[in-house]
Amino acid sequence: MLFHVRMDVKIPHDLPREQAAEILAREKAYSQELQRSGKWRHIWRLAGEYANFSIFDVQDNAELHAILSGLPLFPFMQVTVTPLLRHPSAIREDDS
Ligand SMILES: O=C(O)C[C@H]1C=CC(=O)O1
Repeated sequence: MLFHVRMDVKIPHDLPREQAAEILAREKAYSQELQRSGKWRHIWRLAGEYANFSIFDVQDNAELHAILSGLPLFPFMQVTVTPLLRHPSAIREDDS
C-alpha cells in the first residue's frame, strides 16, 4: 500500500544542542535504512519549510504506524497521512 506522508518538524528551542544533534543523526540513519529497504520510496524537502513530503510503500496501516512512530524525531513532528491508490489514467507501470 502506498501512502503520502507530510512531516512537519518543530524541535523545541530549549532542547540541548547535543541532544538535538544525536536525534537528527539517528533520524538520518533510520530514514536511510528504510529508503534502502524500499519501504520509504521518496523523500522531498518542501522549499522554505522544515518539512518533507514522503511516499511509503508498506504492507498496511499498522506497518506505516510502526515506522512513523519509530522515527527518532516523531515526538517533534506533526504527521499527516494520505492513503494513495493507482489513478485510472496513470501510464507508469511501477506506480501501484
Ligand atoms: O528532515 C526532515 O524532513 C525530517 C526527517 C525525515 C527524514 C529525516 O532524515 O529527517
